[in-house]
Amino acid sequence: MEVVIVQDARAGGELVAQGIADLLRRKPDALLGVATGSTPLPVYEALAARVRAGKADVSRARIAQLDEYVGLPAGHPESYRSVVLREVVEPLGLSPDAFMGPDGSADDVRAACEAYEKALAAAGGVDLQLLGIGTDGHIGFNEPCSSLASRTRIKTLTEQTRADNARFFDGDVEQVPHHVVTQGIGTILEARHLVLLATGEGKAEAVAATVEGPVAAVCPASALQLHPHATVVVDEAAASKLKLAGYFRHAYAHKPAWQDL
Ligand SMILES: N[C@@H]1[C@@H](O)[C@H](O)[C@@H](COP(=O)(O)O)O[C@@H]1O
Repeated sequence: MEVVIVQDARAGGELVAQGIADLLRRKPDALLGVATGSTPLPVYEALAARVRAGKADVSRARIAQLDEYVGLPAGHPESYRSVVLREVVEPLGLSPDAFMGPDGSADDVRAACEAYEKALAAAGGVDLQLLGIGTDGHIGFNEPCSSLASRTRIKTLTEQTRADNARFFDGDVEQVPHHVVTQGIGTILEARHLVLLATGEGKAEAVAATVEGPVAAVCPASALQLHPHATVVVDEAAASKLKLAGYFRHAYAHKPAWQDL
C-alpha cells in the first residue's frame, strides 16, 4: 500500500486526475470505477479541466458505479446514477452508454446485483477504482462487519451513515434510504488499482484504522491492505492520526519512477 500525503483536497484531486489521465494514455478504453460523495469531486473537476485543455483523452473511457440507494425512484437527483451522470459522465462529455451501474430501483434488486457482477466481469473488470471512505471506515456502502469476501448485494445503512448523508437530502435524515446496493469488498478488491481518497479531519480516525490498524471487517477499508496495488491519498488533516506519517512522506519523496501516483 502506498500512502501519499498531499497538502489539501485540491492537490489530491490534481494528483488522482493526473493518474487517471496517465492510465487512459496507456489504456484508452480503461474501465474507471467512480465513487460518489463530496471527496472525489475535485478529481472529477481536475480531470474535466484536463479534457478541456486537451491534456487528457477520455473519449473511449468507460465508467462503473460503486453503489446505489435502493428504493429511490429512477431519475431521483440523489440516486447515485443521477449523481455520476451529473458529476462525471456529462462533464467529461461521455455518452451514457459508456456508463454502467447497479439498478437500485429494479423490481428484483437481488437479481440486479447479480446482473451487475456479470456486467463488470463481461466488461473486463475495473482498471482503477476510486474510493472515498465513510467516517465509520466503509468503502462503497460496505458498512462495518461486511464480509471481506462479499459480492454486490443489498446492505442496510448504519444510522451514522444515514446522518452523514442527510446533507444530500435537505438535511432530513428521514429521506435517506435505509437500504443500498454496493459492490462487495471482494468485488472491489478485484479492481486492478485501488485509489482511496480521504480529506478532512473527520476522516483521520478511519484513515488510521485503514492504513495502520489490523485487517478487520469492523473497518471495511482495511481490506485495502490485502490488495497488491492500493494507493491511499490523504490531505494533511486526514493524515493527522497516522503514526507512520513521517515514513510515508519520506517514501513519497523517494518514490520510484514506476509508481503510478
Ligand atoms: N457510498 C458513499 C461512499 O462511496 C463515500 O465514500 C462516502 C463518503 O462520502 P464523502 O466523500 O462525502 O465523505 O459516502 C457514501 O456513503
